[in-house]
Amino acid sequence: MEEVRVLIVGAGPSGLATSAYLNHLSIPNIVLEKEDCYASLWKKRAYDRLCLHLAKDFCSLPLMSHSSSTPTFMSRATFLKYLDEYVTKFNIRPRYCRNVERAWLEDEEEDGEKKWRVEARNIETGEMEAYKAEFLVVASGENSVGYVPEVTGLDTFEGEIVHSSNYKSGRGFEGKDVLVVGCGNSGMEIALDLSNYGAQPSIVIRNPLHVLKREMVYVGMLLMKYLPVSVVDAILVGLAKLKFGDMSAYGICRPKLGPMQLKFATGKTPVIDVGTISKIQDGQIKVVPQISNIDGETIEFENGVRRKFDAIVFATGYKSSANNWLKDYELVLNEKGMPRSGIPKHWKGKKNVYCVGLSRQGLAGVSFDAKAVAQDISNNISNKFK
Ligand SMILES: Cc1cc2nc3c(=O)[nH]c(=O)nc-3n(C[C@H](O)[C@H](O)[C@H](O)COP(=O)(O)OP(=O)(O)OC[C@H]3O[C@@H](n4cnc5c(N)ncnc54)[C@H](O)[C@@H]3O)c2cc1C
Ligand SMILES: NC(=O)C1=CN([C@@H]2O[C@H](COP(=O)(O)OP(=O)(O)OC[C@H]3O[C@@H](n4cnc5c(N)ncnc54)[C@H](OP(=O)(O)O)[C@@H]3O)[C@@H](O)[C@H]2O)C=CC1
Ligand SMILES: O=C(O)C(=O)Cc1c[nH]c2ccccc12
Repeated sequence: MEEVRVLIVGAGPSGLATSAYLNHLSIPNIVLEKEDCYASLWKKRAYDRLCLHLAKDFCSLPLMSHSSSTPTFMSRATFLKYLDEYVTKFNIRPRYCRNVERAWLEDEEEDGEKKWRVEARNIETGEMEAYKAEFLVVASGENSVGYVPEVTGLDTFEGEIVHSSNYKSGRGFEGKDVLVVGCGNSGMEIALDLSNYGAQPSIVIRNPLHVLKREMVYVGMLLMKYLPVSVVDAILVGLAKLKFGDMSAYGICRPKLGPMQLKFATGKTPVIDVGTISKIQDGQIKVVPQISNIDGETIEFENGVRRKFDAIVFATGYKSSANNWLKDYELVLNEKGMPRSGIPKHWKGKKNVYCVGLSRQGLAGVSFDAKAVAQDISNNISNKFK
């Protein structure tokens, strides 16, 4: 059994940022990561052509901004280089290949204080390791496991089925009819990538969505410092109408709530167009309604149309998996493994458990949470000695 002040589960940007801030405050902490590297989502589970959609001002972790020579919109490789420098600068040493399988609040200690017990499987040795901590930080990610919806007849589908987290590029899909299910940022960019590689993609769009350009979002983020969000949204929708026009003929309608208000209220990110819309408008990418059922290689849609496909890419989003290992999850999370409390106090649970990076606000949200959590832990420790 190893004792530590703070135990952090996950070495993605959230775990790294929390550890960095705790190190800065000289608070001992251990980071446990199930993969053999940090930022595994960015290194192993993202498609090749991924670039950050937000400007660098909104993509830094606490205590270290991007250098002035970094371009406004970074590639994944540049972001990973930043993380390399971050880990070195703050001397963060995650323990890799440690899959946290169980964490719970231990019964009363002799001094009357409960502590967190954490059990992690060392994937290399197969042994279970035990830890005891005063504070527990959930940093296992809101994009932890790929979500695939239930579809009637999916088990009969004869072609390839892949979730967006396992999609790298359109190589191998040349000349194929591919159905992309889901029109978030992953689905829209994967449809474009497939088309660029010579596949014939179709994309399922079942609900209204906002489409913006990354420059519009950048301007919107800056304007939000000075203007109410409803005004910023009106400007963004105006710009989007100028740029893309009315897209209802292609099955794309705008939601009633503006893009920024929707993001804050529900976490639903506007689609940041990287070239998909013009391919939809010129027919290289087809929009289709929701699937009603699958029978062998034939997929039937809710408008009654039936078509054959060679492959399906599910870009249907992700789920948090924290509830699988965090037994006392209700102290901080709901049944879906997401924060119980709304923004801005979502990061603080009861009994010294916290969460970082589960507010669906991207890297800016990660940074906010990590700082808040580390400072709260620091206050908690110093109050004890008052
Ligand atoms: C394709 C894609 C692109 C994105 N692009 C952007 C972007 O450009 N800008 C932006 O702001 N946001 C983006 N996001 C959102 C992204 O989730 C966050 O930016 C960021 O990665 C969140 O960091 P995190 O540390 O909270 O989660 P993650 O990066 O998911 O890291 C969590 C870590 O915890 C580990 N872990 C999970 N369970 C356990 C366990 N039981 N035991 C031990 N370790 C565990 C995982 O292996 C993982 O390494 C993107 C998301 C996706 C899916
Ligand atoms: N470069 C970047 O910065 C990128 C950032 N990201 C971010 O990563 C996060 C995850 O994105 P993403 O992977 O796109 O996931 P999202 O959760 O954002 O999108 C999931 C999509 O799947 C659709 N969907 C879900 N269930 C079904 C179903 N049963 N049938 C049909 N459609 C369905 C949703 O539609 P509906 O709205 O109708 O539910 C939605 O369009 C987001 O925050 C995103 O912005 C992702 C890629 C690139
Ligand atoms: O890329 C994402 O999914 C993000 O969550 C980043 C993000 C945070 N706030 C936003 C507002 C508009 C567009 C993207 C984001």
